[in-house]
Amino acid sequence: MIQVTCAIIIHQGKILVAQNNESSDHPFQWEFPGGKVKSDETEKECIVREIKEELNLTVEVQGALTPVEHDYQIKAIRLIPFVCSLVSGKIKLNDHNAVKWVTVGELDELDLAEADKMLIQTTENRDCLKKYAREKMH
Ligand SMILES: Nc1nc2c([nH]c(=O)n2[C@H]2C[C@H](O)[C@@H](COP(=O)(O)OP(=O)(O)OP(=O)(O)O)O2)c(=O)[nH]1
Repeated sequence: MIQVTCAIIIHQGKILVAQNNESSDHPFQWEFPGGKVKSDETEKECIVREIKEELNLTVEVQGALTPVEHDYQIKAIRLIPFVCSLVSGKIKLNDHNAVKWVTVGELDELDLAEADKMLIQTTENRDCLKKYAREKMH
């Protein structure tokens, strides 16, 4: 099972989603940016590193949601989500086609990668996300 972290970056009540490029595992689908955990780092170190590498943003971890496991047949992943706030940086697309800021409700209309869909569909994660977007990071 591949351990993959992802960042749910919330800023002014909206969430950043990123569109995969054509040569990725899930071309043109949307995802929460992140990547595979290396053996010499913690999950939190991983997500901060990945967001810097992929988007040139410095983020701070505010909390964690409940991970999901998904078997894509060619690989199985455990997707480990962290809720993050923005610290600094101007977005540079080093890996993705595009990014956009959406509300929690708008996530349902996106063509998200399967694991990400599962992630936002559990009541627990959804309620937690809404709370962050509304109260803590507006
Ligand atoms: N980053 C990320 N990957 C996801 C998400 N959902 C999902 O199914 N995945 C899958 C896509 C990839 O198969 C895998 C993550 O690999 P990756 O290619 O993003 O990781 P990485 O940057 O560390 O990869 P690498 O090129 O260094 O090998 O997990 C998601 O929300 N974020």
